[in-house]
Amino acid sequence: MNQHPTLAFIGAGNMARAIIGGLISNGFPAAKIRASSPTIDRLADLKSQGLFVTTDNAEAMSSADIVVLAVKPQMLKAVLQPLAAAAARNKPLFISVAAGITSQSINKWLGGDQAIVRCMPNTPALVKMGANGLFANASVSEAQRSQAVSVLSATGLTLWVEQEEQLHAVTAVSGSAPAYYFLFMEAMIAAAEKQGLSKEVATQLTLQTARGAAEMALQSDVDPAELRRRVTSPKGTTEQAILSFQANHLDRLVEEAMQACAARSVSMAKELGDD
Ligand SMILES: NC(=O)C1=CN([C@@H]2O[C@H](COP(=O)(O)OP(=O)(O)OC[C@H]3O[C@@H](n4cnc5c(N)ncnc54)[C@H](OP(=O)(O)O)[C@@H]3O)[C@@H](O)[C@H]2O)C=CC1
Ligand SMILES: O=C(O)[C@@H]1CCC=N1
Repeated sequence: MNQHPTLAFIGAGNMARAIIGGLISNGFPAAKIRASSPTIDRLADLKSQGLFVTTDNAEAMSSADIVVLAVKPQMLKAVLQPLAAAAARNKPLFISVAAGITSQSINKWLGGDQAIVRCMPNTPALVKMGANGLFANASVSEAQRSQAVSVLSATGLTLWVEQEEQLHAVTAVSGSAPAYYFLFMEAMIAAAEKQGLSKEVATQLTLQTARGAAEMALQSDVDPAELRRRVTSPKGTTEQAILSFQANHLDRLVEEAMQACAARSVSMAKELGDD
């Protein structure tokens, strides 16, 4: 990025902080980032990193090039409606990371005719290992699409989807998915402790193995199934673990979990949206 746009984060919680952290560690100037949320004390650490912070959402977004909407989906309508006049004046690019809520609802709450990119990010953005799925509404220009990619790719992989509905699946496979891996790590650490390892050794080996498997799969020219077969010696140890997972229908468990996740994204859009 040669010329950095001015970014305003409306909402400065877990997801906003992960994106902000990724951007700053990638060289994005803190002075070009603003953040707003209702409690000034909770913004002190961002201020000490050089961000402009405020409790006034309209002040945060005034003359910003990009406004990142990072409040809970339940809050979005109440947060956006008072910003409609400023949106009509400034015409920034809005990037919403809110799960479920459609660009149509967001556009309506902002008074209409707004350029909106919906992004489903995930918290590994903090360590520049995020995975972002993006969808742009019809008002987003080519230059704004490039601007969105340029900002978000500083936090990790950034891919467009053709249809907005596909963001439900993106939420299931990447937005929510760090939690699945953390849950799996928790279970592995607990099981290794039961087998006699200390918590520290169990944790270090679990995390390094997760990192190694992901890095190897990323660098490999064969798919994860083949990499699994290469670990699994006939009549060896791995085979017993894999047979146990299969007997307990791991694939069905994963499919059901991801369906439940995507279904919640659909139902949140209906409950909280204005389509
Ligand atoms: N967490 C994740 O892994 C992911 C989250 N998302 C999406 O990101 C969004 C934020 O989630 P997350 O960061 O987890 O939630 P958090 O609760 O951590 O953050 C929400 C932020 O919004 C602030 N806020 C509350 N009310 C207002 C208001 N009226 N005006 C401005 N800011 C306000 C909160 O301030 P305060 O704390 O002071 O109340 C807080 O800083 C959600 O829409 C979620 O769907 C998307 C992908 C992944
Ligand atoms: O759990 C949630 O609703 C948010 C959206 C994706 C990840 N966290």
